[in-house]
Amino acid sequence: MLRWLTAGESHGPELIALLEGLPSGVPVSLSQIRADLARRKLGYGRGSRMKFEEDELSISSGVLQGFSLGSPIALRIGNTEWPKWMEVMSAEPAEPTEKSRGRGAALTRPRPGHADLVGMQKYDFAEARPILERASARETAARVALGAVARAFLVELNIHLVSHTLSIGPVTVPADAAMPRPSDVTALDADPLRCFDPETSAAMVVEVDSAKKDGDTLGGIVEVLAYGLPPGLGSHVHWDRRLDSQLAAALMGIQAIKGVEVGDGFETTRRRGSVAHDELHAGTEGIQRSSDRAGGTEGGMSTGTVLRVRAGMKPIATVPHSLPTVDVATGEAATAHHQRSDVCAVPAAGVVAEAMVALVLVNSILEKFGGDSVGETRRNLTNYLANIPAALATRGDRGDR
Ligand SMILES: Cc1cc2nc3c(=O)[nH]c(=O)nc-3n(C[C@H](O)[C@H](O)[C@H](O)COP(=O)(O)O)c2cc1C
Ligand SMILES: C=C(O[C@@H]1CC(C(=O)O)=C[C@@H](OP(=O)(O)O)[C@H]1O)C(=O)O
Repeated sequence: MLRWLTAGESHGPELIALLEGLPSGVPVSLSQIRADLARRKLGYGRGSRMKFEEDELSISSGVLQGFSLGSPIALRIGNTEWPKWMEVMSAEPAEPTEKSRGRGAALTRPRPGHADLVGMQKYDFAEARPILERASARETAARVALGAVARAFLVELNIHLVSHTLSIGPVTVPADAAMPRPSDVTALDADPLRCFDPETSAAMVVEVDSAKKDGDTLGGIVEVLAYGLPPGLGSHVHWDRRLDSQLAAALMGIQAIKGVEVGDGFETTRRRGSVAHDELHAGTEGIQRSSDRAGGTEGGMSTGTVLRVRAGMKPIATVPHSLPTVDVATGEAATAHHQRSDVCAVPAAGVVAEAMVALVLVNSILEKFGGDSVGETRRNLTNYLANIPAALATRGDRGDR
């Protein structure tokens, strides 16, 4: 079983991420995690903080000479903005200084759509700072760091993930557009919206510019693809063992994600049964599916075809053209607090979604194949595949061209 936890506040000294249960022998490097942290900052429409804040990554435990030990992996991501926040975010009671007084002013005008108001009710705070600090998606940097380690394990098993943007607000990739493959990741990361369709990407840039000009924000949809999965991850036998339910929970657990689809998802509900499923045909290399509408799971188990999951993100709640709210200090009508914000963080959410999918898949693989070293897991996986009777064997898609 793989377990993971993150800690840290948005303007605190650092984020901490812990990963327990990863086998030994997985190549783990600072540069590979840093590369994923940099990908998370990408995306047209991100706010100014992405430009000046650095992710100061270090590995505190669980990795020796570039390989995992099998012991807990502890990662630290320092916030370079910390010196500006030292007094406001001090763990010890600290007197406000002239400099920190403005920055630490009570936030009593909760933002509709953010965690501010209900968090204050629940945790008994008179202002929003103690809530927004942890509700902030700054925390997703820690998840992406963990996801980078999880992905390194998947690569050792020849499993490759790809994430991309399907829509920004109303601008959507056409239904018949090509699906990106692992070799397309570099091109995707170079696109301003991490969109695989150049024409749609250009229209998305226009949409972001328009929202920004109007003092508004945008959401959208991202998709994560996993190539090279074996059939049989997850299980039909109990709701919480289903791979699709675990993926849905992991994606819903990302800040601002409001919907998840597996495969064609809601579109499938509008089809008749005769054209909704993936027919099985006898092929030269085993049973083949005629299509991949299901998105790589049937009965809560991976089918061995490409896994395809989508996550829908609501528009950023900190709307520059501030929304009406109530000042909880006075009870008077007010506009929500706003200093700066992303106009659109959908491309970044795609990278976070990829990390969450990686963590779920590693957990499912370890549940099915076990292994204290990556070599042992690989042997168990190979043995399982070799022992599927020829009459039941299917052909997967490893994403090779
Ligand atoms: C990568 C990423 C960046 C985000 N950036 C912002 C932001 O700049 N401002 C903001 O108000 N919300 C931002 N959010 C969304 C908030 O974190 C989210 O709206 C808040 O937690 C409430 O959403 P919830 O109801 O889904 O929890 C971002 C989310 C993600 C995933
Ligand atoms: C810091 C990150 O995202 C932040 C997520 C976020 C929110 O409310 O979720 C609000 C913004 O922070 P601030 O209010 O300080 O400008 C984003 O910049 C990050 O992704 O690294």
